[in-house]
Amino acid sequence: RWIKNSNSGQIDRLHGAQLPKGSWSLPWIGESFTLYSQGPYQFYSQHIARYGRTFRTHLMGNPTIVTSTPEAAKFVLATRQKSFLQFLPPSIYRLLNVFPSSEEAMKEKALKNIHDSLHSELVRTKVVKVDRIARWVLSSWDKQPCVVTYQETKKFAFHVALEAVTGSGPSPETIKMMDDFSYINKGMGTSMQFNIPGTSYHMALEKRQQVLELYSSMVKKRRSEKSNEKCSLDFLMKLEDEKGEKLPDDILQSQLLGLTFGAFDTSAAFFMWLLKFLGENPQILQQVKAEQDTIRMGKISPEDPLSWTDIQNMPYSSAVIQETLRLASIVPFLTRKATEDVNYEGVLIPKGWLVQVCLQNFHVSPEYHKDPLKFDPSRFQAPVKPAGFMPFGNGAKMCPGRELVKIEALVFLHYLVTTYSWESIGSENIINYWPSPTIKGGLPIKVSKLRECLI
Ligand code: HEM
Repeated sequence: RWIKNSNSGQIDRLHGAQLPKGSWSLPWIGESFTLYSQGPYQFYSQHIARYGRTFRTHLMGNPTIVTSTPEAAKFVLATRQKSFLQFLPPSIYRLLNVFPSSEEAMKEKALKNIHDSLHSELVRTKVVKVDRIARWVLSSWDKQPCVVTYQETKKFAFHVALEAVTGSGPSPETIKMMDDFSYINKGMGTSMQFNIPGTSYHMALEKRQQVLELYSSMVKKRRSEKSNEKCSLDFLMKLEDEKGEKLPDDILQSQLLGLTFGAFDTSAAFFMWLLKFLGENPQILQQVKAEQDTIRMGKISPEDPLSWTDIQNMPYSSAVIQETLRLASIVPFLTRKATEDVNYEGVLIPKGWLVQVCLQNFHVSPEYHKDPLKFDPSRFQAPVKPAGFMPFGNGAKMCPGRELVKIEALVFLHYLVTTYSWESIGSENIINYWPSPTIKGGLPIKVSKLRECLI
């Protein structure tokens, strides 16, 4: 196949690059439904076994190259990131409505401000707030005959996200907002994304409107108050275009929605897996508890909150968190669209095609991790960090919330293991993959209280 080499401007065979092996399946639909119904791990593993680590298929109405090595991931997400644009299916784009396509320059600026607002220096100042939210959520657990873990981790993740994004603390309105958000997540996770009354997708679009109204009142409130603590909204409100115009309110609100969405379901799923893996590995749980008990016993008063210094003194718990991120692979794959023909080590990625980078498949591959399905935090204690570990992506779009989410996980873990012991009740082994991988039934547990003092 002769194609134009966009770099040299000459006609050549893009250095002999060729399309990889693969299958197209049905026209237009391609293999989207198979991916959806099987879940990414099974779908990609089967294809990799058949065609190798790079193959072609047809997903979301687009011809697609799928690749699943850390080297290819770095190439697509970082080294050649300018040749690949982030891709969201139109139905998801409509729900998040991240930015009108006419406002490309403003979009870049807004994204930069969002990254700045979650910078590690700033995020470290939020430990006390995260601490308060963790205690608030966990304090009701012993009063519940059955704690549905995923429901509770959603409450925690949502309220930390909202605090970081808008500076708003928990209230009856934020609980309602969280419920509305759950419908948006559900609409995002359905395979039938058509705006037909009665469908989850239609409901999600309706709830989106209600959520935007709540953001509108949060924006008004934030404008009227003078706070020394900075949240993402403050950074977005500062933004001006070249004519000195501020971001219009409707765009501002949808930015807040997109940001909260990115933070909410991913983190809630992650904390649920943390509990699952610890529950299944009592010896590892004991080591975490010993580390966290030492920190609690070092406090002058048993009610004292955690500090940034405490967070830095949790090396074993941090390794547990890394291992959870590896094994759970909360974001199993990332999708991009090629803006030009690209040759990646002899594989042709034609302009306009999608590229899907499967992070999960190298996270759990024996080629990159010894005994990959074993939950073993010690691999993150070794001086040489494991290769093939990118839970937050790579390159310029690497998750800006990664520092915050690690702090959240450590604070949550601290109060969990120092306050309760727990046993799983009737946990299922079926995984719901969309929008984030979680256990069907939400991992119900029964807790026993070890000590007072959550609030
Ligand atoms: C366990 C929890 C989380 C995981 C696994 C996760 C994972 C990711 C990944 C893989 C990306 C890269 C997307 C891409 O390259 O296309 C990303 C982007 C992003 N994440 Fe997270 N994330 C988590 C939590 C959070 C939190 C707590 C926040 C905010 C408070 C956040 C905000 C964002 C934003 C704004 C982006 C887009 C960055 C950009 O486009 O430049 N995430 N996340």
